Amino acid sequence: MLATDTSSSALAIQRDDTQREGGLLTSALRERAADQHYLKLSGLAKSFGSTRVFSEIDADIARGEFITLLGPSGCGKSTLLRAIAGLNNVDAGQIIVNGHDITHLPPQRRGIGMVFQHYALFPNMRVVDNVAFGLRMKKVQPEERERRVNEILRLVELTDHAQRFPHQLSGGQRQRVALARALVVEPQILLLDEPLSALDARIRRHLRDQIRDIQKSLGLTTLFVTHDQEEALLLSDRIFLMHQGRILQQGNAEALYTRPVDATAAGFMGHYNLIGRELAQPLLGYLSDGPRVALRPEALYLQPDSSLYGLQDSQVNFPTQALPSNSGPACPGVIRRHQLLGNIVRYEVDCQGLRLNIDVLNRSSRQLLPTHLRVQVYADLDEVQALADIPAASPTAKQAS
Ligand SMILES: Nc1ncnc2c1ncn2[C@@H]1O[C@H](COP(=O)(O)OP(=O)(O)OP(=O)(O)O)[C@@H](O)[C@H]1O
Repeated sequence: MLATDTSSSALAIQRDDTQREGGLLTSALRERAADQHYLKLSGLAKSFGSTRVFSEIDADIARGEFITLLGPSGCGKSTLLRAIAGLNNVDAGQIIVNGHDITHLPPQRRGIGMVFQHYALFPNMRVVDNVAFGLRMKKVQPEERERRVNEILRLVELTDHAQRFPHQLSGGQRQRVALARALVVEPQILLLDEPLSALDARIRRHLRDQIRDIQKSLGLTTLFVTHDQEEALLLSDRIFLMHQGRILQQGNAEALYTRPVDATAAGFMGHYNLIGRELAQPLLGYLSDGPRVALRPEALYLQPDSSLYGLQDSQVNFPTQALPSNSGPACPGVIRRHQLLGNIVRYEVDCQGLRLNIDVLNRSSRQLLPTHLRVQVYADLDEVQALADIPAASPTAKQAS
């Protein structure tokens, strides 16, 4: 009896433990699932009068994710960001943060920090007071306020400038004050509307890296607006490519760059060569399945046409690229011009009626191929993508895995 009692109580304890573990497990799983849908946008739409700015915006953003809204000027990026912040209302749809519907809350009750393209600092306040402003509004006690302001100024590396006025700061420093001001109130979500566009290239790169480091260290869910592809590719966990008020494609940098969903996405990302089916034949050696094919500039190869100059001018020593193992037939062409893009030289080549962009590593200025040079062009057949001609504004966003 005793033995039975002992074993049954042991069983009871065991079952209790299992239930507790099961409970912990389900709550952990539930938390993880909630983290995956931390910010949920569903069916958002907005018009100004008869101008539709965006519609059918659906997205799930995980806690701590860095999302970039990328797209051409006027596609609705800023208005969407402002709608999430509560600075614009929406005509339809819902904005859910961590399970709470914030669609109709006023901006100050959304727990969202925002940094704009123009710093919007108070000109008559020192840095320290600009940063402390939000905490004052929230009636945070002076000691706590001082501690948090100092901590955040250290994070944006502005401790030494705390007593300066905005006009005594550079553009990059002012933007860091704006960032500190948004961060000090510990927002649930950070929105950045082209915060780097007023800065010169060097400061821009530095602040870009700093923003990403801070965002990662705080695990802060962030939406960043830009129309700069390179910035989007470098910074983001995922990119939402917007076009005419819709999300045309969502995915990570690699997916957006190498697997555009249609000709519009390919035209915006990666400087693709978009070639009609018939015109592609001389380059590929076959007629493609889709009405168009897309080839990235680095998937095309250039070789000077040695039969034309080799024997006549022994001084000429043009470099040749190693061809890919699966290359198409040689297609004769003529170099029209080139652009120097840092490590890359982008040649524009006229190739039997096709205008092609071809990227070649910029090893040395001595290796530049001159304008009017006749060349042979090859395509890496493994990199050819057949594109369906989808209407420019497709009705739903396509997920690229
Ligand atoms: N308050 C407003 N009233 C009327 N139309 C507006 C208003 N705000 C924006 N728009 C229009 O909405 C469209 C989208 O503007 P939005 O600023 O969101 O685009 P964007 O993608 O951020 O562009 P950019 O990169 O140039 O800042 C534009 O056609 C713009 O003219």
